[in-house]
Amino acid sequence: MSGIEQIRPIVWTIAGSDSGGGAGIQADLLTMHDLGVHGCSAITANTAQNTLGVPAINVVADGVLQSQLDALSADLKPSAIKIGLLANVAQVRLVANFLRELESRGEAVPVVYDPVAVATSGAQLTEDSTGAAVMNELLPLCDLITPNSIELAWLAGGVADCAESILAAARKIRDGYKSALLVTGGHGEIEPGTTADLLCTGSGERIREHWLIGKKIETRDTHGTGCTLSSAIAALLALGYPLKDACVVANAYVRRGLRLGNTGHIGTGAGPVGHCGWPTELRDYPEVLIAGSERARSYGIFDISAAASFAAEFAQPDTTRLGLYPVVDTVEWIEKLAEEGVRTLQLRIKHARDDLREQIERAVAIGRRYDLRLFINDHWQLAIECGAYGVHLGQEDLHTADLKAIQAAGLKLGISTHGFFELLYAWQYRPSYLAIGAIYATTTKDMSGQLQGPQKLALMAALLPDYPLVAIGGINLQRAPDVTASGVGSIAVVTAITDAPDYRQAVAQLRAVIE
Ligand SMILES: Cc1ncc(COP(=O)(O)OP(=O)(O)O)c(N)n1
Ligand SMILES: Cc1nc(C(=O)O)sc1CCOP(=O)(O)O
Ligand SMILES: [Mg+2]
Repeated sequence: MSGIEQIRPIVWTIAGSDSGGGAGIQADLLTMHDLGVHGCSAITANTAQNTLGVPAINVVADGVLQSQLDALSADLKPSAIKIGLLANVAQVRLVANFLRELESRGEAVPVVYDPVAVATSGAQLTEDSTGAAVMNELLPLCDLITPNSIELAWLAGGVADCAESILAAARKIRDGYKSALLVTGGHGEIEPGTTADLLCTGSGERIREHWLIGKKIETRDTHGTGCTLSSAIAALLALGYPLKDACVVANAYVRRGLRLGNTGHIGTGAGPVGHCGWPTELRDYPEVLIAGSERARSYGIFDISAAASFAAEFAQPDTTRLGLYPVVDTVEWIEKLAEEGVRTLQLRIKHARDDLREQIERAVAIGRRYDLRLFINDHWQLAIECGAYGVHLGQEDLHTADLKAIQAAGLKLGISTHGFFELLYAWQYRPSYLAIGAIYATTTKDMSGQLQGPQKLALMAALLPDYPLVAIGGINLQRAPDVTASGVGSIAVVTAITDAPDYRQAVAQLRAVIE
């Protein structure tokens, strides 16, 4: 399975050329091609470079840079822009002006800026004075910046050499600018044998900080990792991936390139990172650190109240293929569907009445009678008290529910996810199943902005081939074959059953496709 789409969106890279073919424009175009977008380039400097170092940075004249941007904008409208090396203040201003013009014409697109100040080889690539211009003129126009810890310190001032100082420097930048940050950690180890990138979104009270952790990959061939990461993110944004999803998939793309690149024969120094196609294996994806986990202590985000209710490794269901999984809002539906032979069911009561406990008790009793895998949505305390088979929780619920209590009571736990980031986040809890949605538009609930489609579903399902996975959202009999082809062992539906003219027939037909 590849991540390549049918139509190739256009992505620009405004960056330096690396004569050695390992970083800069060359790495960007390889990455963009690999991920299924068409890359265009505007060159800021012709660096004389090989795997050993950077003997010269031949900055192009302002007019040369401007003419490339003008030619592109006349014909090749971008869906996203990646900015890399800007060699001096004039270039920063020129690019900032250009982005402002795009904005004023209503043509703004996501902008990812990799502040290339220092090459992996240690070479200084940009004039010192550009830092202030970047902060004042460019950052306000960027959606994401991807500094390494050295570049972070260069932008924020001070040092950024441990978890706490990286967090502090990132917060300083976040407080002043709308741009999100992905601080890459390939240069240092907070925990021995690991690398950790810090992803910061939101600001002030609503700042969200996530460490993305991976096992360190022992290789000398790391040249171009920063360029590859930022251009992969731009490519994924152009393909419609939300920012956090783009960041974790791009992280995996780079890690796959480091693992499989095998470029040691290229040059005598640090060879280029590989460009090895869509990351299909979970081992290349980062672990998303949970603030309630013990490990979070080393990374400066440990939250004692989250730790009080955090738990991982929930009881597994008797099968990884949960089959047809109707989600219904009354006990009567539970009974009718159990009579039709459905084994996995969810009671999802959104408008609780005074008799909520009684309803859950009745549903649990029916569950016992028919040997159902009956999940209770949201109401985890009552589910525990009534001895339900399991609980289904959304991502937000993970911060409020007492997961320790759910686990101690032996209940199964299903967790909702919407995209790659949430899938990796929920995976840290090792729940009984992971639900992926919304696959298609649905009238049951507002899922706009969170639609996955069957192709992305298949890419996510491929990461966890032997795990209980459930697809949900807008699935009906016509769509069910495309959904099952993704490899998930279960399909959850509401209206395909509750609004069907003949629910018995709907159950039989859906089961025939799914089970
Ligand atoms: C199987 C399954 N998947 C996803 C959901 C959605 O759960 P959640 O995100 O908690 O949203 P609400 O259902 O509470 O609106 C689900 N219920 N079941
Ligand atoms: C309850 C729910 N959760 C979703 C998610 O993506 O988390 S989609 C959804 C609605 C599913 O209803 P229908 O089968 O009628 O489309
Ligand atoms: Mg819920």
